[in-house]
Amino acid sequence: MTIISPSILSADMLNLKDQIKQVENGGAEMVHIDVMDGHFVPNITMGPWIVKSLSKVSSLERDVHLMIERPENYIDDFCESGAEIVTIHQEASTHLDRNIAKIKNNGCKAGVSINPATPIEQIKWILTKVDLVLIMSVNPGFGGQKFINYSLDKIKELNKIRYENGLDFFIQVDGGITNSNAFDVVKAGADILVAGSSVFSSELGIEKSVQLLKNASKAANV
Ligand SMILES: O=C(CO)[C@H](O)[C@H](O)COP(=O)(O)O
Ligand SMILES: [Co+2]
Repeated sequence: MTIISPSILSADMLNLKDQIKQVENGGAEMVHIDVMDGHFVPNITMGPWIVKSLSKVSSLERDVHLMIERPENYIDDFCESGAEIVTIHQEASTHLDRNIAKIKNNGCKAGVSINPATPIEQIKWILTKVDLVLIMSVNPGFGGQKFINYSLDKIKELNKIRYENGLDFFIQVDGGITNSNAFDVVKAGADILVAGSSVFSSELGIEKSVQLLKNASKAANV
Protein backbone atom coordinates (compact mmCIF):
# COMPACT_ATOMS: atom_id res chain seq x y z
CA MET A 1 0.00 0.00 0.00
CA THR A 2 1.30 3.44 -0.91
CA ILE A 3 1.67 6.04 1.83
CA ILE A 4 0.69 9.68 1.24
CA SER A 5 2.73 12.36 3.01
CA PRO A 6 1.25 15.84 2.39
CA SER A 7 3.81 18.65 2.56
CA ILE A 8 2.72 21.56 4.75
CA LEU A 9 4.97 23.86 2.70
CA SER A 10 1.80 24.72 0.75
CA ALA A 11 -0.57 24.71 3.73
CA ASP A 12 -2.29 27.75 5.22
CA MET A 13 -0.26 28.19 8.41
CA LEU A 14 -3.03 30.17 10.08
CA ASN A 15 -5.37 27.21 9.62
CA LEU A 16 -2.86 24.40 9.96
CA LYS A 17 -4.67 22.42 12.65
CA ASP A 18 -7.84 22.27 10.58
CA GLN A 19 -5.95 21.45 7.37
CA ILE A 20 -4.10 18.61 9.10
CA LYS A 21 -7.48 17.17 10.15
CA GLN A 22 -8.53 17.28 6.50
CA VAL A 23 -5.46 15.35 5.28
CA GLU A 24 -6.13 12.79 8.04
CA ASN A 25 -9.74 12.45 6.88
CA GLY A 26 -8.52 11.97 3.30
CA GLY A 27 -6.43 8.98 4.41
CA ALA A 28 -2.88 10.37 4.66
CA GLU A 29 -0.55 8.49 6.98
CA MET A 30 2.25 11.04 7.33
CA VAL A 31 2.83 14.77 7.35
CA HIS A 32 5.90 16.10 5.47
CA ILE A 33 7.78 19.02 7.01
CA ASP A 34 10.15 20.89 4.66
CA VAL A 35 13.00 22.58 6.52
CA MET A 36 15.01 25.08 4.45
CA ASP A 37 17.96 27.20 5.57
CA GLY A 38 18.52 29.78 2.82
CA HIS A 39 21.95 28.21 2.10
CA PHE A 40 21.50 24.68 0.80
CA VAL A 41 18.34 25.91 -0.92
CA PRO A 42 17.31 29.49 -1.74
CA ASN A 43 14.40 29.63 0.69
CA ILE A 44 13.83 29.73 4.46
CA THR A 45 10.98 27.86 6.15
CA MET A 46 10.43 26.26 9.54
CA GLY A 47 12.28 24.77 12.50
CA PRO A 48 11.76 22.12 15.21
CA TRP A 49 8.94 24.15 16.83
CA ILE A 50 6.51 23.16 14.07
CA VAL A 51 7.27 19.47 14.62
CA LYS A 52 6.53 19.89 18.31
CA SER A 53 3.26 21.71 17.59
CA LEU A 54 2.15 19.05 15.11
CA SER A 55 2.85 16.27 17.60
CA LYS A 56 0.30 17.87 19.95
CA VAL A 57 -2.56 17.97 17.45
CA SER A 58 -2.10 14.96 15.17
CA SER A 59 -1.01 11.33 15.24
CA LEU A 60 0.23 11.44 11.62
CA GLU A 61 3.84 10.26 11.35
CA ARG A 62 6.09 13.34 11.27
CA ASP A 63 8.33 13.11 8.21
CA VAL A 64 11.03 15.79 8.36
CA HIS A 65 12.90 16.71 5.16
CA LEU A 66 16.03 18.69 6.07
CA MET A 67 17.22 20.86 3.16
CA ILE A 68 19.97 22.43 5.23
CA GLU A 69 23.73 22.56 5.32
CA ARG A 70 25.44 20.87 8.28
CA PRO A 71 22.34 18.79 9.17
CA GLU A 72 24.33 17.16 12.00
CA ASN A 73 23.87 20.37 14.03
CA TYR A 74 20.07 20.00 14.06
CA ILE A 75 19.41 16.24 14.16
CA ASP A 76 19.12 16.15 17.99
CA ASP A 77 16.70 19.10 18.02
CA PHE A 78 14.36 17.61 15.43
CA CYS A 79 14.29 14.16 17.03
CA GLU A 80 13.67 15.66 20.47
CA SER A 81 10.83 17.75 19.01
CA GLY A 82 8.95 14.63 17.90
CA ALA A 83 10.19 13.84 14.39
CA GLU A 84 9.71 10.19 13.49
CA ILE A 85 11.59 10.25 10.18
CA VAL A 86 14.54 12.59 9.59
CA THR A 87 15.83 12.79 6.02
CA ILE A 88 19.07 14.56 5.16
CA HIS A 89 20.58 15.36 1.77
CA GLN A 90 23.61 13.48 0.49
CA GLU A 91 24.78 16.73 -1.12
CA ALA A 92 24.71 18.55 2.25
CA SER A 93 26.46 15.84 4.29
CA THR A 94 30.23 15.71 4.38
CA HIS A 95 30.00 12.71 6.74
CA LEU A 96 26.85 10.99 5.54
CA ASP A 97 27.44 7.65 7.29
CA ARG A 98 28.03 9.39 10.64
CA ASN A 99 24.93 11.58 10.21
CA ILE A 100 22.70 8.60 9.39
CA ALA A 101 23.99 6.84 12.53
CA LYS A 102 23.28 9.99 14.56
CA ILE A 103 19.64 10.04 13.41
CA LYS A 104 19.20 6.38 14.36
CA ASN A 105 20.92 6.82 17.71
CA ASN A 106 18.31 9.48 18.44
CA GLY A 107 15.58 6.88 17.93
CA CYS A 108 14.34 8.27 14.58
CA LYS A 109 14.07 6.54 11.21
CA ALA A 110 16.86 7.76 8.94
CA GLY A 111 16.39 8.92 5.36
CA VAL A 112 18.82 10.07 2.69
CA SER A 113 17.75 12.31 -0.17
CA ILE A 114 19.29 13.12 -3.54
CA ASN A 115 18.64 16.05 -5.87
CA PRO A 116 17.41 15.40 -9.42
CA ALA A 117 20.88 15.61 -10.99
CA THR A 118 22.59 13.42 -8.36
CA PRO A 119 23.08 9.82 -9.53
CA ILE A 120 21.91 6.85 -7.39
CA GLU A 121 25.56 5.73 -7.39
CA GLN A 122 26.32 8.50 -4.83
CA ILE A 123 24.29 6.74 -2.12
CA LYS A 124 25.15 3.15 -3.04
CA TRP A 125 27.16 2.40 0.12
CA ILE A 126 24.62 3.83 2.54
CA LEU A 127 21.62 1.87 1.21
CA THR A 128 22.04 -0.92 3.79
CA LYS A 129 21.86 1.62 6.62
CA VAL A 130 18.90 3.82 5.76
CA ASP A 131 15.18 3.34 6.38
CA LEU A 132 14.17 5.58 3.49
CA VAL A 133 15.56 7.05 0.26
CA LEU A 134 13.99 10.27 -0.95
CA ILE A 135 14.24 10.87 -4.68
CA MET A 136 13.72 14.58 -5.36
CA SER A 137 11.68 15.03 -8.52
CA VAL A 138 12.09 18.84 -8.52
CA ASN A 139 15.09 20.97 -7.59
CA PRO A 140 14.53 21.53 -3.86
CA GLY A 141 13.59 24.93 -2.46
CA PHE A 142 10.02 25.63 -3.54
CA GLY A 143 6.60 24.03 -3.78
CA GLY A 144 4.50 24.06 -6.92
CA GLN A 145 7.19 23.08 -9.43
CA LYS A 146 6.82 20.70 -12.35
CA PHE A 147 7.78 17.03 -11.95
CA ILE A 148 11.11 16.26 -13.69
CA ASN A 149 10.40 13.27 -15.88
CA TYR A 150 13.79 11.54 -15.75
CA SER A 151 13.10 10.98 -12.03
CA LEU A 152 11.00 7.99 -13.10
CA ASP A 153 14.14 6.26 -14.42
CA LYS A 154 15.94 6.97 -11.14
CA ILE A 155 13.07 5.45 -9.13
CA LYS A 156 13.14 2.34 -11.35
CA GLU A 157 16.92 2.04 -10.98
CA LEU A 158 16.71 2.31 -7.19
CA ASN A 159 13.81 -0.15 -7.02
CA LYS A 160 15.86 -2.66 -9.04
CA ILE A 161 18.88 -2.29 -6.72
CA ARG A 162 16.60 -2.76 -3.70
CA TYR A 163 15.08 -5.91 -5.17
CA GLU A 164 18.36 -7.45 -6.36
CA ASN A 165 20.04 -6.90 -2.99
CA GLY A 166 17.09 -7.85 -0.78
CA LEU A 167 17.03 -4.42 0.88
CA ASP A 168 13.95 -3.01 2.56
CA PHE A 169 14.18 0.81 2.68
CA PHE A 170 11.17 2.86 1.60
CA ILE A 171 11.36 4.80 -1.66
CA GLN A 172 9.85 8.27 -1.19
CA VAL A 173 9.32 10.69 -4.07
CA ASP A 174 8.94 14.45 -3.55
CA GLY A 175 8.18 17.29 -5.96
CA GLY A 176 5.46 17.92 -8.52
CA ILE A 177 3.39 14.86 -7.57
CA THR A 178 -0.19 15.12 -8.81
CA ASN A 179 -3.17 12.93 -9.35
CA SER A 180 -2.04 12.57 -13.01
CA ASN A 181 1.50 11.29 -12.43
CA ALA A 182 1.00 9.36 -9.14
CA PHE A 183 0.17 6.13 -11.02
CA ASP A 184 3.48 6.20 -12.97
CA VAL A 185 5.51 7.14 -9.89
CA VAL A 186 4.07 4.24 -7.88
CA LYS A 187 4.46 1.84 -10.84
CA ALA A 188 8.14 2.85 -11.01
CA GLY A 189 8.62 1.71 -7.39
CA ALA A 190 7.65 4.53 -5.02
CA ASP A 191 6.19 3.61 -1.61
CA ILE A 192 5.63 7.11 -0.23
CA LEU A 193 4.32 10.08 -2.23
CA VAL A 194 4.95 13.59 -0.95
CA ALA A 195 2.50 16.16 -2.29
CA GLY A 196 2.23 19.82 -1.37
CA SER A 197 0.50 22.09 -3.86
CA SER A 198 -1.65 19.33 -5.39
CA VAL A 199 -3.16 18.74 -1.93
CA PHE A 200 -3.28 22.16 -0.25
CA SER A 201 -3.83 24.40 -3.28
CA SER A 202 -6.29 22.22 -5.17
CA GLU A 203 -9.74 23.50 -6.08
CA LEU A 204 -11.09 20.06 -5.21
CA GLY A 205 -10.28 20.57 -1.55
CA ILE A 206 -7.70 18.95 0.69
CA GLU A 207 -9.55 15.79 1.72
CA LYS A 208 -10.65 14.94 -1.82
CA SER A 209 -7.14 15.59 -3.21
CA VAL A 210 -5.57 13.13 -0.77
CA GLN A 211 -8.24 10.59 -1.67
CA LEU A 212 -7.47 10.98 -5.39
CA LEU A 213 -3.76 10.37 -4.77
CA LYS A 214 -4.69 7.30 -2.73
CA ASN A 215 -6.92 6.02 -5.52
CA ALA A 216 -4.26 6.56 -8.21
CA SER A 217 -1.75 4.69 -6.03
CA LYS A 218 -4.17 1.85 -5.41
CA ALA A 219 -4.71 1.44 -9.16
CA ALA A 220 -0.95 1.18 -9.65
CA ASN A 221 -0.60 -1.46 -6.94
CA VAL A 222 -3.19 -3.85 -8.45
O1 LIG B 1 10.83 19.38 -0.67
C1 LIG B 1 10.07 20.10 -1.27
C2 LIG B 1 10.57 21.26 -2.07
O2 LIG B 1 11.93 21.36 -1.95
C3 LIG B 1 8.58 19.88 -1.14
O3 LIG B 1 8.35 18.77 -0.28
C4 LIG B 1 7.92 19.62 -2.46
O4 LIG B 1 8.24 20.53 -3.41
C5 LIG B 1 6.42 19.49 -2.29
O5 LIG B 1 5.73 20.47 -2.95
P1 LIG B 1 4.98 20.22 -4.35
O6 LIG B 1 4.19 18.95 -4.21
O7 LIG B 1 4.14 21.43 -4.50
O8 LIG B 1 6.06 20.09 -5.42
CO1 LIG C 1 10.15 17.89 0.79
